[in-house]
Amino acid sequence: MISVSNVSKMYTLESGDFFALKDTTMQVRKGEFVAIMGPSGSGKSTLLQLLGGLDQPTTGNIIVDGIDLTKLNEKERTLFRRTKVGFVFQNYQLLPMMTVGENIALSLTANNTPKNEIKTIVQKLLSEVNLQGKESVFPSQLSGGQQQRVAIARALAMKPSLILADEPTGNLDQKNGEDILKLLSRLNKEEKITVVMVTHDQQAAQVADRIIVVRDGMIVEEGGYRNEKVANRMA
Ligand SMILES: Nc1ncnc2c1ncn2[C@@H]1O[C@H](COP(=O)(O)OP(=O)(O)OP(=O)(O)O)[C@@H](O)[C@H]1O
Repeated sequence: MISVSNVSKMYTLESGDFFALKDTTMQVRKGEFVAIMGPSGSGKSTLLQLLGGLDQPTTGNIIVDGIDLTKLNEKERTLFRRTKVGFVFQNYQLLPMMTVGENIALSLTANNTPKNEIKTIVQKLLSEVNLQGKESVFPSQLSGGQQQRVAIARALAMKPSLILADEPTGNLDQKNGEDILKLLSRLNKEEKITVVMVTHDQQAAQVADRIIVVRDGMIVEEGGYRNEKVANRMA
């Protein structure tokens, strides 16, 4: 599903060149749920952004669902992001001036899906995330947990084969965080969507099949949660 080969990401700073990722190689199998952990600033979000085509690596190759992201032009990358990947962020990133229904429909509208079809899809997605009847309210009228469920519904609109989630439970209390993890887990198990999730939370990482630990721009450990060595290095 995902193949990252010798990927580096360099930023040019006043103080000199800085490598946020250094010669990173990793694979994610189709249908897998992978958690990416590691200290603040280690390169986790950078890696996720590269996987989703939000940014480009300085060197190396990234293949997602058979598509070499490093070979795409700007327009093709936009299409890739819209159709292949569902993004979920810590701060939900819903558009405040749009209703819940309009937020969920964003990529469908951009893809010229007929209006009546959009309506049906939005209803189905709202019921999938247990927010029936909330179509016409604005994000600010919802709780954080509900907003994150809207964000997940939006991520699912184009039936992506991959969900990339960056600290999806980071702004939520225990109960709401657990609900989001259950939802992601169900989408992974039942709808076979591959999930890659950055998290600081050891409990959140337990829903994953495998944990990748990043430190100083390098992958230092890979393994299942029950791999004690990995579990001890996740903080
Ligand atoms: N656009 C940028 N320009 C310069 N440096 C950047 C840029 N984006 C990220 N960095 C640097 O790259 C490093 C990795 O950042 P990244 O956001 O990937 O870390 P992270 O592991 O996700 O951290 P956190 O857990 O705090 O979100 C950091 O040192 C950061 O300051």
